[in-house]
Amino acid sequence: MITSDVSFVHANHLNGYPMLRLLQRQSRGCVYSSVHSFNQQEVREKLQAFPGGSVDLLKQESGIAVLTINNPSRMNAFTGSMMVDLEERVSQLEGWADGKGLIVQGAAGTFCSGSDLNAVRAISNPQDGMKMCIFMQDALTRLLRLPLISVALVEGRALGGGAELTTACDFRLMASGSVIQFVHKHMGLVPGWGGAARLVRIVGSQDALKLLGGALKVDPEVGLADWTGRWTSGGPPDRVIRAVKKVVLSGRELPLSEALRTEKDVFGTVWGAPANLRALASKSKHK
Ligand SMILES: CCC(=O)SCCNC(=O)CCNC(=O)[C@H](O)C(C)(C)COP(=O)(O)OP(=O)(O)OC[C@H]1O[C@@H](n2cnc3c(N)ncnc32)[C@H](O)[C@@H]1OP(=O)(O)O
Repeated sequence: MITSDVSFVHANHLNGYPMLRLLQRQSRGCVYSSVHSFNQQEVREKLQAFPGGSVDLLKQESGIAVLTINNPSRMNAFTGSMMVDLEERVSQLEGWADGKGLIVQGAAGTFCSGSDLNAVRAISNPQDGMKMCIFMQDALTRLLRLPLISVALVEGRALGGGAELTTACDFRLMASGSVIQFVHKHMGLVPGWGGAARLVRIVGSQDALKLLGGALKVDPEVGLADWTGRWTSGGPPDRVIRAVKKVVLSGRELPLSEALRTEKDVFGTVWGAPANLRALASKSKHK
């Protein structure tokens, strides 16, 4: 049995609107580029000192890409080089004009057991920890802002940073027997990859407090994981899918007045466009 939740948009022809330009600026490039003393290239080099595993990207002709966290001998824990891989794969997806969906999964039947504890031990000083944290926040924020509907396909365990990774997707689909657990408390930590901020937005502050404060296993029946919609069925045009993501993103991240303007601008790009005209001509019923 699989339970889940999901959401998505974008279009090249959306350029020219101030709010859209803001969202586009937000969705590309380093989120923390203006933070004093954060040098992404320097952090990348430091992270590469902890090699092993990979993050693999398969872009399919269907417009659905599959991102695989691949380090089975450590339950798909994130080594330093995998963090760098992740950021590079996100960059590739940002530049993928034909995409509409993304599946994030782990290799070999489990999702991800968080940071590689060997690397964590080696960089346990606050300065390096902070740099790693900023690097991963940036990569995961950009993952969430991709103009694609993304789904974390959770089999096995999603622990610590692995649980945080699931919150950087629009939906979480949990296979029977799978576990999402923010085990940070047990490690004397709080989430640092943006997982707490995203969790609050997904399940609300009370449930987020329960999940983080109690390191509870996520109940697939409650909030974080819910049933996937029919977003892949019916072959919606890429442009429409990407437009849906755009209005959801602006609704979530912009003040209401700006979100309303963005919604109007995006609406203007799909109204009377080929998919809209085809639908009008087909006289379809929405039963
Ligand atoms: C951002 C903050 C964070 O993410 S902090 C990290 C949070 N994650 C953890 O603490 C996970 C720690 N690992 C575990 O609890 C267990 O290994 C889990 C994942 C439950 C699997 O248990 P079990 O099925 O018994 O397998 P096992 O323990 O023998 O593990 C297999 C091999 O994988 C390794 N492994 C697992 N997780 C990590 C990790 N996060 N970092 C580095 N290595 C990890 C284990 O050490 C084990 O390796 P080995 O076979 O002993 O060489």
